Amino acid sequence: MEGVDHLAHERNKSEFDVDAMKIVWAGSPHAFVVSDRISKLVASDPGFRKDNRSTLSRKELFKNTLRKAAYAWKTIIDLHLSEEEAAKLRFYVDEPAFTDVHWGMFIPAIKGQGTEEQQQKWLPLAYKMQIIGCYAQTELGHGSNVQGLETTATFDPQTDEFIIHSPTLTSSKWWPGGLGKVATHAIAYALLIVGGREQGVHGFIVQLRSLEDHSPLPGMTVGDIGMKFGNGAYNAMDNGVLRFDHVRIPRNQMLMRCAQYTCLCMPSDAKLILEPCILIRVSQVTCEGKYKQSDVPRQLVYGAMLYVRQTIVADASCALSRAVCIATRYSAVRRQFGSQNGGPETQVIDYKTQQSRLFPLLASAYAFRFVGEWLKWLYADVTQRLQANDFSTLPEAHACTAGLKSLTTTATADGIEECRKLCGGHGYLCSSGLPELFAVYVPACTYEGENTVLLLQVARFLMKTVSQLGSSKKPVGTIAYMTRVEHLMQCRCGVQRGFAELSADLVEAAVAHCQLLVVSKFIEKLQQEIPGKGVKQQLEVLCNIYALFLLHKHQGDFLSTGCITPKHAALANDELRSLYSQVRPNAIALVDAFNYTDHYLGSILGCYDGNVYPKLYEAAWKDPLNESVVPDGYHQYIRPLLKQEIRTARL
Ligand SMILES: CCCCCCCCC/C=C/C(=O)SCCNC(=O)CCNC(=O)[C@H](O)C(C)(C)COP(=O)(O)OP(=O)(O)OC[C@H]1O[C@@H](n2cnc3c(N)ncnc32)[C@H](O)[C@@H]1OP(=O)(O)O
Ligand SMILES: Cc1cc2nc3c(=O)[nH]c(=O)nc-3n(C[C@H](O)[C@H](O)[C@H](O)COP(=O)(O)OP(=O)(O)OC[C@H]3O[C@@H](n4cnc5c(N)ncnc54)[C@H](O)[C@@H]3O)c2cc1C
Repeated sequence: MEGVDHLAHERNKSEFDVDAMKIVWAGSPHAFVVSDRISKLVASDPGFRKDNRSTLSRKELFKNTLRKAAYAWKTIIDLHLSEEEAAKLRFYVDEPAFTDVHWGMFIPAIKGQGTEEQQQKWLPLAYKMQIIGCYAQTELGHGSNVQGLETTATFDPQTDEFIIHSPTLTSSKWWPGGLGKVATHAIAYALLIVGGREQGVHGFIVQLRSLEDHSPLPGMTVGDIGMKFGNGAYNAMDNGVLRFDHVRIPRNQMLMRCAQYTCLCMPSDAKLILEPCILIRVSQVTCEGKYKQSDVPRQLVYGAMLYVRQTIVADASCALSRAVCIATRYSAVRRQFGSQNGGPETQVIDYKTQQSRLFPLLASAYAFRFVGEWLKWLYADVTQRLQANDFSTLPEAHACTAGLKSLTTTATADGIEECRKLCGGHGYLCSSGLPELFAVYVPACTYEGENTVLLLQVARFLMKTVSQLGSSKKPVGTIAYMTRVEHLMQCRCGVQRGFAELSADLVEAAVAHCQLLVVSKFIEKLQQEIPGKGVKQQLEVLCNIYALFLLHKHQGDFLSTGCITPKHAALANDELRSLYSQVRPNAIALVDAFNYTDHYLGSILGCYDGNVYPKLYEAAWKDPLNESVVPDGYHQYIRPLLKQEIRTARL
């Protein structure tokens, strides 16, 4: 019945203060208040409904996304929402759209790569959405290999311009979100050519479409790349294709934070002011087209990817927690087998197999939340150091963002699929919310750095650390533990053999390094003051589940390296079962702590009141296929079949 909480009996079992846990999950009392208010605002506004998405054609889905983006922007303006509130509103609207890339990549790239002048010129336009940006790096022929990008940006000293060109089919920009139909501007990454010499890949601000009538500017061939995986909402995103035909842009539209191109013969206003605080020595291009590499690590050009990767880790905890919330609530509602003397059947959440599949994912959602909080701090710290020309922690920041992005997105994509399976047949219904969540989420394993490619970066960082062990340079920070692998230096066999030959093993070592990071940051979180009755105890249980589940899953490695004995492995397994029993009475409260509205969850199986079956049944009749009792096509195809008239039917 409506209004009845079918999960009340579960909520009454809770042994901790759920409201206090909601604040832990949100990050602070302030963050909780903002999230709670904005999520309810979105949920209560029919303009943000999303339950009809699966019935829309791609063009309807896309146009509806434009409507929602415009409606969200109007809401932000009308309600005078802060930047924090606006970001929360876009999050709870939960619609993959060009705004993700505009706010999530285009603006951060200008903030991270643009000079003071360039920021002053472009950011106000972007913040007011008077321009809409995309991040055009990937090409048809290259995505992972950024240095292999073929788009060219040739400096013309006669006109003080760059000529942006797509010299080959494979140099076509391909995939950038928002590019296909919406973006007016792009940050296009291209191979800089000065005086006939290639100077590496740099970012350039390029206007794509008229701000008057939205038509592509001369020299631009631009469109959408077509339907993507599943019928999911990611098809609302216009990932695009773009070819440049000798497009000219002013020299001051090259993102210059990492380099300065000063034409000594040019008037002083042609001189692009460097971010003075960031430079040791600037790169210069004279009128004769001479370029000198700056002291600033060229990888600062990749800064936007560092930023987005750390946001993707936080996003993984959100996506996984959504799936776990759905699967946990449904596992408490669903009963199957086990009826004693005509009594109720057993809740599937009481089966040890269900617990052993579900509770490690619940623990992972919390683990990723906390490592994401730490990674946000690490990114802010490295950004501050860069301002002071301190590049010392940049390699570690790159390894951590790359590795944790890879680890958490792989675990989350696999976890969402596992949650679908944990819900049995009903998990395969769109109304469960899980198929779409999976379809929208899985590209996270590929975009912003293909996960294996990123793990290879971590492996390279680890091997470089090992190679320095014999030197005076002691490992610090997240690799301090590696002093304990000094023996690798003695045998040297592990270091000398080819990186490529051992890359599959090194990727596993990179995963292990990142898992250690997640566990250690969870433990550090528990060392903080955590208010609320029973809250810290619950988090300790989840931390132990996360760590012991990994030990159990990889016990072969631990046993073969002598890190643990078979007895340790058995004890870990026994302890896991005991920990699952401790979570069981608190499971519903632990997912209630995510504080997701039914609107945001978008799932009948995960609805707060657990009133699943009446809602499933009601939803079925809303499907367009049920608009007529006798389906379209009966008379043309089915009736001839049934009446054995098929030979004469006009098919
Ligand atoms: C939720 C919100 C969603 C927000 C919205 C998100 C929606 C999704 C939008 C998706 C957007 C995209 O996909 S945008 C496109 C994303 N594309 C990518 O991520 C491309 C991935 N590829 C790369 O990053 C690079 O090609 C990489 C694999 C690192 C190789 O680069 P290079 O060849 O230039 O460098 P290498 O030779 O490997 O390494 C040279 C040295 O540079 C260092 N290095 C490499 N990258 C570095 C970096 N980023 N920062 C610092 N240092 C770096 C290495 O550690 C080496 O150090 P030493 O060892 O000391 O020499
Ligand atoms: C939904 C979605 C949105 C996107 N949005 C954007 C965007 O807004 N802007 C943008 O610029 N790009 C975007 N991209 C593109 C994305 O960044 C690239 O697809 C991604 O970086 C992977 O590159 P790739 O496609 O070249 O993969 P590849 O590198 O071709 O990967 C193919 C296989 O090769 C393997 N491989 C590659 N190199 C190595 C190596 N050195 N050693 C071992 N194995 C290797 C990989 O592990 C993988 O298994 C988006 C992609 C998707 C799917």
